[in-house]
Amino acid sequence: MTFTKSIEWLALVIGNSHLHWGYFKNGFLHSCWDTHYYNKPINNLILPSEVLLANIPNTLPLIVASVVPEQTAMWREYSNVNIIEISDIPINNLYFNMGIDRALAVFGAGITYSFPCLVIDAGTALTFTGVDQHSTFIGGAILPGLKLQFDSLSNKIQTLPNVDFPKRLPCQWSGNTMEAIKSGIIYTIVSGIKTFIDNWLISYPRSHIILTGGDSIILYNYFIETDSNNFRKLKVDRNLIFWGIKSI
Ligand SMILES: Nc1ncnc2c1ncn2[C@@H]1O[C@H](COP(=O)(O)OP(=O)(O)O)[C@@H](O)[C@H]1O
Ligand SMILES: CC(C)(COP(=O)(O)O)[C@@H](O)C(=O)NCCC(=O)O
Ligand SMILES: [K+]
Repeated sequence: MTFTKSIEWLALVIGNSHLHWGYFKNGFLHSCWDTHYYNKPINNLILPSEVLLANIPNTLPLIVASVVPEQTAMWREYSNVNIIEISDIPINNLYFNMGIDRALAVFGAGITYSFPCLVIDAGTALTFTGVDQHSTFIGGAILPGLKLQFDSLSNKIQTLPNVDFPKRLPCQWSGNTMEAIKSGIIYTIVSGIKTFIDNWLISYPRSHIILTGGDSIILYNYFIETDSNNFRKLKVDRNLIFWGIKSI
C-alpha cells in the first residue's frame, strides 16, 4: 500500500503504555504529544477532542502504527484512516510479526541519519533493532522496559516497594531497599545496553546508534554520567517513528 499524504495529516503510534501523536503540516512535523488510551467508541467522522491538541482539526486523515491489536481495531472505526503493516516498510528481511514500532523507528533512523543503524527503543519494552548498510534487518532483542522492571519487582514480591526511578545515576552499592532496587535495575540495564552496542559496533563500526522512546532521555543521562567518552556516538531522537511514517 502507498501512503499518500495531504497537506495536513495526523500520525498515531499506539504503544503498550501511550498513544503517541504527530501533526504534520506542509511536510513538517508541526507538533507531537502523548496521551493515554482513549477507551470510548470512535466516531467514524470526527476524532475525539480529548486526544487532540487545541486548534488541530478533528477530521484530518489519520495514519496509524500500532502494536496493540485492541486499540488498532478501535481506531479502524474512523473512516479516514490507514493502518501501516510490516510489508509497507522498505527494509529487507523483516519478519511478519515484528513490532511495527521497531520497523518504523529503524527505518526512520536510517532515513534521517543513514544506514547502518541500531535503534534502542526504551518504551514499555526495551528493544534493539539493527539494520545494515543495505537496509537489511540483521536482528534485535527484547527485554522489559525500565518502568516494567521496577513494577514487576513490587508487584510480584511483597517485601519490595514501588520506587520511582531517579533522574541521576544512583549509588551502585546500596545500604537500603529502595536504593538497592534502583542500583540493581539501572546498572544492569546500562551495562547490558553497552554490551549490545559494543557487539553491534564490532560488525558495524560506522553505525549510527539512536535511543528513542519514553525513557530515552533519562537513559541517555545515565550513560553520559557513567562513561561519557564511550557513549559519544549515541544520539537521542524521540521522533524516529514519525520520520519513518513520513517517509513511507
Ligand atoms: N504516565 C506514565 N505512565 C507510564 N509510563 C510513563 C508515564 N510517563 C512516563 N512514562 C515512561 O514511559 C515509558 C514508556 O515509554 P513509551 O514510549 O510511552 O512506551 P510505549 O511506546 O510502549 O507506549 C515507561 O517506561 C515510563 O518510564
Ligand atoms: C516489542 C514490543 C512489545 C515493544 O512495544 P512497546 O514497548 O514500544 O510498546 C512491540 O514491538 C511488539 O509487540 N513486537 C512484536 C514482537 C517482535 O517485535 O518481535
Ligand atoms: K516504543
